Amino acid sequence: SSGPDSGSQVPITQSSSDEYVCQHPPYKIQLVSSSPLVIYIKDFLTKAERDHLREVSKSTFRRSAVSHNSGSSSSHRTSKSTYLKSADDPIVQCIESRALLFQGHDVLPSQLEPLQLVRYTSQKEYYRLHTDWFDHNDAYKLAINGGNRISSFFAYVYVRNDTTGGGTNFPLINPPRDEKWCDVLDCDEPWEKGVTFRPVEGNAIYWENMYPDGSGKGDHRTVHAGLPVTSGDKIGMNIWTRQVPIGEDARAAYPSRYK
Ligand SMILES: O=C(O)CCC(=O)C(=O)O
Ligand SMILES: [Fe+2]
Repeated sequence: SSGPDSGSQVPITQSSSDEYVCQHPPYKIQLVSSSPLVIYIKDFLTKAERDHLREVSKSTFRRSAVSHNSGSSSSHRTSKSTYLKSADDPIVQCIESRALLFQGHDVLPSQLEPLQLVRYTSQKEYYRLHTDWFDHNDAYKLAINGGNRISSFFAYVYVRNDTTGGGTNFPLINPPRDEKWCDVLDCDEPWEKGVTFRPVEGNAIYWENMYPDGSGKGDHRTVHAGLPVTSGDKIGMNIWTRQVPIGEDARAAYPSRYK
């Protein structure tokens, strides 16, 4: 039997204070559009997580590839990007699990692509109008890679405080009209331009890329652009979920920091 001063018990008060525990912040969600489904998420990434993502990614950014032209850069997307390695990184794993939990019970960890950070530091850096889902002409990507991208999160990881521009524009989504939205939307944009989210650190946009009818067709109304950063520095993060698990070969083909 062991009393209070026996050495055989592990005192619970002695766990080391620098041990990391994954805790999801109490983020808040607001519906932007029900069709297509677009949800705004406030405080999706904590300050500590954002600092960590910047720390592990610095000096790993490379000129971004575009999906329909994989491996090469183009004037369509002039930003720089990098993939995050999750294997030995409990903070990256914590963010991945948050993205999975957000989507309910039917999404497997193997459906997530490695998290991608994208960086814009000058007005020559932008990502023109595109959809995150692949066109069916892009049979190669669909076949090797776990199918299409059913959903997207775009989270703002870092927005230097002198940043102007750099919003995320969805021209085919009707903006909500209540001016309470003006803290996160650019309410100066004309209504015909759709919704422009201002880059606000820690917040995220979530949307579904496919029509919900099970046809597996990409929804064109999800077209969007990363607007030029007219001054400052912006780092965002893409979290993309595929239709089915990504095969090991396809996963191994993700560039740079994933390996
Ligand atoms: O930079 C943005 O605001 C959006 C970026 C984007 O849409 C993407 O990387 O797919
Ligand atoms: Fe995108």
